[in-house]
Amino acid sequence: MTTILSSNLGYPRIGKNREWKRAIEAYWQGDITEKTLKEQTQKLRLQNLQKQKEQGIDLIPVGDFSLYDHVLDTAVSFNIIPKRFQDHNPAELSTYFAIARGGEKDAVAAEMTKWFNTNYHYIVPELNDTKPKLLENRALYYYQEAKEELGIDGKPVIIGPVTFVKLAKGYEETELEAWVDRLLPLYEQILSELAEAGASWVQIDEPVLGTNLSEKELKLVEKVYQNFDNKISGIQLILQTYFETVQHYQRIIKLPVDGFGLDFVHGDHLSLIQKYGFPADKVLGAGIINGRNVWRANLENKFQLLADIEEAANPKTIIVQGSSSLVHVPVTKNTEEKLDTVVKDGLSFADEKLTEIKVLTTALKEGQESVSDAFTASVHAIERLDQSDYRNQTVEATAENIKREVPFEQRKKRQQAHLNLPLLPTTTIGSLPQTLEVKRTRTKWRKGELTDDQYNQFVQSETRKWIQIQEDLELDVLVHGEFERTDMVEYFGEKLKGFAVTEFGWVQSYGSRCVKPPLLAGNVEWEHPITVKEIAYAQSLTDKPVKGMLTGPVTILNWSFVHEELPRFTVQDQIGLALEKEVLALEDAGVSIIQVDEPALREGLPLDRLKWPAYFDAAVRAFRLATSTVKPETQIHTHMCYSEFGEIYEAIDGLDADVISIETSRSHGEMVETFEINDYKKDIGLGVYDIHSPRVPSIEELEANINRALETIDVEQFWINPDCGLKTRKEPETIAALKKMVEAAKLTREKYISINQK
Ligand SMILES: CN1c2c(nc(N)[nH]c2=O)NC[C@@H]1CNc1ccc(C(=O)N[C@@H](CCC(=O)N[C@@H](CCC(=O)N[C@@H](CCC(=O)O)C(=O)O)C(=O)O)C(=O)O)cc1
Ligand SMILES: N[C@@H](CCS)C(=O)O
Ligand SMILES: [Zn+2]
Repeated sequence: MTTILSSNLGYPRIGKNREWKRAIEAYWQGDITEKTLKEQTQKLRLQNLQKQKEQGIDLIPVGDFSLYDHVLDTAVSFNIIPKRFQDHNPAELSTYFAIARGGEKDAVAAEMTKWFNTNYHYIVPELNDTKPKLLENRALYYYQEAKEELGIDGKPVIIGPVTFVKLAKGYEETELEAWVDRLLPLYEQILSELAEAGASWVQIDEPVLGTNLSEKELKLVEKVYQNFDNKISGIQLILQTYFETVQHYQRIIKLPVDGFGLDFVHGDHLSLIQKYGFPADKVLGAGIINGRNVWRANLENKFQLLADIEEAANPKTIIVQGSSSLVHVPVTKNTEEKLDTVVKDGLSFADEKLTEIKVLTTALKEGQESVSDAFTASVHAIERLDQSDYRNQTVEATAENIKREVPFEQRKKRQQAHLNLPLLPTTTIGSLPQTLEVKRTRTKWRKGELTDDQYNQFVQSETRKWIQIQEDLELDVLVHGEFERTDMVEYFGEKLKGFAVTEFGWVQSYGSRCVKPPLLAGNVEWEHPITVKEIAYAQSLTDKPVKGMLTGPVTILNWSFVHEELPRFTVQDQIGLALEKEVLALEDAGVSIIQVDEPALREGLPLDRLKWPAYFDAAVRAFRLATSTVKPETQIHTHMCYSEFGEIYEAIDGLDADVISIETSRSHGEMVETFEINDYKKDIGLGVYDIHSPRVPSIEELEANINRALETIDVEQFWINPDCGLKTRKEPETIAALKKMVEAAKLTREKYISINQK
């Protein structure tokens, strides 16, 4: 007889009112002490555990909590501290935060990048020059805390050694095994201490198993888990994967662990089980509730899927669980009071997902009839949404591939004749500091304490102030500052038909920063101009060009919660077509530079490379739908951040944007090579300083970054800009940094002009 259990793989850290963020930021500001920070965050952590206990979840995760990022936690607990912080005490919280956010003098923050194909960012461990040792057994600490404080026999969650080293940098590919070997004794110690403390289960996350591992890497995985099997006893080790189908299923299920957690939402594991079976003596973690999306599950379909899985696998234990950690979804929909009921009824955030898991577990144990009301309610909610206005069938669904009529070389000349920009033009990426005043004013307006007119006047006054600042700084291409936007995707979700937005649907994006992804419930339509008023106002204040600023279709799609019944590429085309209307409206209003941001293009790439061509085709098509029908004189910019550009080079070229600005500074010039190798011809701005850190860069540092890029990229092609938008920065540091950037640009410009004159 199969044992049936329920489990959760990870719970959101931030709290339903973002208490976590507020505590951490208050500590950074010096408003609360470390002791208070720890007390406040412990309270939240325990509340989260208690909630899961009350929901009746059998295997409650512990150690999924973090004060910034769980990859950084793992690195620091292994004494993997970047060289520039090695004179700091690794046990101190200030060291931990300095690695994440930048320290004093030259201690630049560690690189931050995407956690697989999600909008969660992790801090990249730097292995070089480190001597790993176990400074702290975090998993044990959190296990004991849950046991002592709440009587919860938690399931510690740790990042597996192969995933950890693969996500790190600072070593050659040939050293992967040596690094894993170096860490194995530390893992053994963590696991033995957990076993000794009485932990029954441990979840060891190896999401890299969903990527295309080489034969050598696979052998390494086999060696690692064989090693744990030889050395560790007394705990049940569940090897957990997510976000994609396990690539070498037949070999993976032979690993000597106690169970496998598989993603049945983003991976086709049922077919694999039906084809190759599942080991009878193992536990199967069936990830069937989507941990990456907020739409309510059709419980009848999920139950059928579970029944099919159980029948095909016939495991000794089946665990009903989410497809991944719930850190990617907001806490609860209960606090949403303004949502259309048909949408609200169709939603399921983290707490509601735990209920779905519990209902399905009960159904499996006691039969579907025991929970028939919950099943029927879920099916009806989905039907109601399907029949609603959101699914207006008259919206144009797909479109032909299109491209700009005039080739880049000619466009460049025509644009330059019109724009008359200097060599090495300077610009910024779009957003300017969202001060407390900006956020508070918006919140007041949302609460009805300010009229639309008062709010608009405030936004205009910020724009006015910053147009003047940009002119004083002598930047060449100005921006309006995005003061009217909470977020680059949420804002378009508020304005385009087909979307709904939440009041409290926050999700952690990086560190204490959160985003509120809009809900994409149906077909997307453009109803009226979205950005024209603000951009045209900014342009009316200056003779310099002001860039129109839009978020691209791929990014809007990737950073929204798209209903699973909608065909993603079709909706992406619809967004492209809607944005085309906005682009043309801007052009009509006299805007001659339009930036269409695509920071999520790289992140959205499927983990399985075989799926890349279809993804690229669709991404390029949607971007071109939005941008190809402008006049040749109109300059199209795009911007990307957090990307490994080598991998997406062809798509970048395919977008055919006249100018691309990309993030490069945290990766210290590694990205420049991509454009060198590929002999990229269009204009490009490689970010010359890191905007995620409050540090103001020195002129020398900026010049070094510019010169490094100019070794590779023609000076006629190069733009000078920061890495990304400046909304998270404070005003004085922003002005100081931009001043240095413009000075560095001028110095470089003079150098090139004098060389040319000789
Ligand atoms: C480029 N990036 C983006 C990603 N994803 C997106 N969807 N958007 C992006 O821009 N992914 C990759 C990167 C990640 N980058 C960031 C950068 C910055 C943030 C961020 O700053 N988030 C804010 C949330 C901002 C927001 O919407 N705030 C509300 C304010 C509501 C409020 O709390 N009001 C308070 C006063 C202000 C306060 O106390 O803070 C009140 O009235 O009491 C708004 O502006 O209306 C964050 O703070 O986390 C995220 C991702
Ligand atoms: N225009 C946006 C892009 C962020 S990726 C900004 O400046 O915030
Ligand atoms: Zn960016």
